[in-house]
This record gives sequence, structure tokens and C-alpha cells, in this order.
Amino acid sequence: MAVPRTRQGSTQDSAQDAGTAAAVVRMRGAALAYGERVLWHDLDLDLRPGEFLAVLGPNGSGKTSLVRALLGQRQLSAGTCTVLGRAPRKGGRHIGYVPQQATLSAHATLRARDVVRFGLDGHRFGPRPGVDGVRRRVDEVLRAVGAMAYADVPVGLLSGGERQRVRIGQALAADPRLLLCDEPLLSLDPHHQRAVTELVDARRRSHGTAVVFVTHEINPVLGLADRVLYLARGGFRVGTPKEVFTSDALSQLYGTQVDVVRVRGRIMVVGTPDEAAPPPHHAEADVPGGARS
Ligand SMILES: Nc1ncnc2c1ncn2[C@@H]1O[C@H](COP(=O)(O)OP(=O)(O)OP(=O)(O)O)[C@@H](O)[C@H]1O
Repeated sequence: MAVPRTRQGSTQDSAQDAGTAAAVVRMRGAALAYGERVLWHDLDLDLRPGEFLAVLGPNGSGKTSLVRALLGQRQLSAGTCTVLGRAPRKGGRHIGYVPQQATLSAHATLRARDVVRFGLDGHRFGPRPGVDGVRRRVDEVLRAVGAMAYADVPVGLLSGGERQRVRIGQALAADPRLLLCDEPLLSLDPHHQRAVTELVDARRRSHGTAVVFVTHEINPVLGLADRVLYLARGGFRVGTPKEVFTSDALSQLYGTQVDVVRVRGRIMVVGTPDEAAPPPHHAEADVPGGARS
């Protein structure tokens, strides 16, 4: 089960250090830069089993790059990161990855069950189940994600919401301890958004799978996220949704007046600068008052 933990900036505290032994992801002083451009830096983060971390931020703030760093596809430019106690590496076992939407269309003629099976076959190490075992496991996963009804339908014929269930099935097939979801709600209607978030939530509650969930919108995960990592302008803010979604916290992060308004249990953020603007470089990015840049 998830235990919320608060963290702002990079100052370490003993309570957090006590919790690191079981951390699924551990980052210390982590930074990621492309050339001169620093996406984020001084990031300290411990993600515990069963914890749901929502990652938010404007376009280009480095959310996908963070996921790629955890997958071992991007090298940190500074600091350290471990995933399940080891340096992140490509093809690591126990990591389920739900990539951004586009990727499945390349395999549009494959049936849903084939796509889920790839989640089992994709791992080069560890014991391999036999043919019957594979089929059983694929069926089990298809049922778990509610995709049994279209198990034999080519994914190219499925709706966006149905495909997303299949993608999640693929990510869950290998029984991951860490689930990385990169904008799985993109272009889904509220009904399907709810279905997808409930699937992910059920998984982390039943299996203690830690979740990193990149999303542009906090509201669909507001009741689920233990913590939010909000990236912007080369900086970040991390804490519970209540702590991060305040006018003060986001104004500090953005370096301009931002208003956070709550309406009928939903959060609206008003006044964020143009999302297309690139973040400043490292030296300009320090945000005073603990919201680290
Ligand atoms: N390999 C790379 N080399 C150089 N720049 C890169 C590379 N990969 C990403 N970038 C740049 O880094 C920035 C962050 O990209 P990233 O995809 O992590 O952002 P994001 O927060 O996921 O954005 P979005 O919300 O649009 O998906 C972008 O400006 C992107 O162009």
C-alpha cells in the first residue's frame, strides 16, 4: 500500500532516509540535460512500493525524459538513480512501460493478445513459461484489464480506450514492480480515463506495484496520486497534490503569478506562462523558497 511522503526541494531529512531501503526508485541530486539545456536538476526522489506518483508539467519540461532515464534510455547528466536497487538499464525486468499513444499503430495488424504476449516475451532473462503457461498468463492479463472481449481483434480496429487497456495489459504481463505510464490518458474521454486510472490503481493496490504516471491533467488522478512531481522551467516541486497545487508553490516554480482554484473538487490552474516557451538554462532556473530548480 502507498504511504504518502512529502518532499520539497533537495534537502534530505532522516524520515525520508529511513524509507529508502525499500525504495523502488531512488534518485539523488539527479539532473538531466541535453547539451546546455537542463531539463531538471537536484532531484531527490524515493518511490516506494505501491506508491502512485503523478508527473506533471508543461510540454517540454522533461516528463518523458524522466521516464526514459528510469528505463535506462537516457543518461543522467548529474546525480544518481537506482531502479529496484540497480542502475537503470534497458530491458530491465520487473518494469512495465506504457508508452505514449503512437507506438501501437505500427503493429495495427497484431491481435490484442499478441500485443499482451510481447510483454511476456520481451524479457530476455528469467524463466520462460511454456506455451500453455503463456496462453494462461495472457488470458489472465486480458481479463484483468477488461480486454478479453476483443482479445482476437487486430489492435488497429480498436478504439483509443480499448487500445489503452491492451497497452496496459502488455505492461502488466511480466508482473512488474514498477509501472511507468507516459500520458496514458491522452485523447481518452473521461469515461475511458477513469477506466485506465482505475486499472492502474487496482494493480498498485493488489500487487504493491509502484507507479510513475505522466499526465497533463491532475484531475483524473487527483484521488489516486500519493504525490505529484511537477516539472517546469528547469525546476520541480514534489509533494502531495495538496502541497504542490497551491498558488504559492506553482507561482514560485513558474516565476510568475499562477492561481490555483478549486471548483467542485477539481483543480484549475490559471496563468501558467506559454507552455511552448523553452525552460531557462540551469543558472537562471533557481527558484527561491525551496521549490527547487
Ligand atoms: N534526445 C534528445 N536530444 C535533445 N533534446 C531532446 C531529446 N529528447 C528530448 N529533447 C528535448 O527535451 C525537452 C523535454 O522533452 P520531453 O519529451 O522529456 O518533454 P515532456 O515534458 O515529456 O513534453 P510533452 O509534454 O510535450 O510530452 C523537449 O524540448 C525535447 O525537445
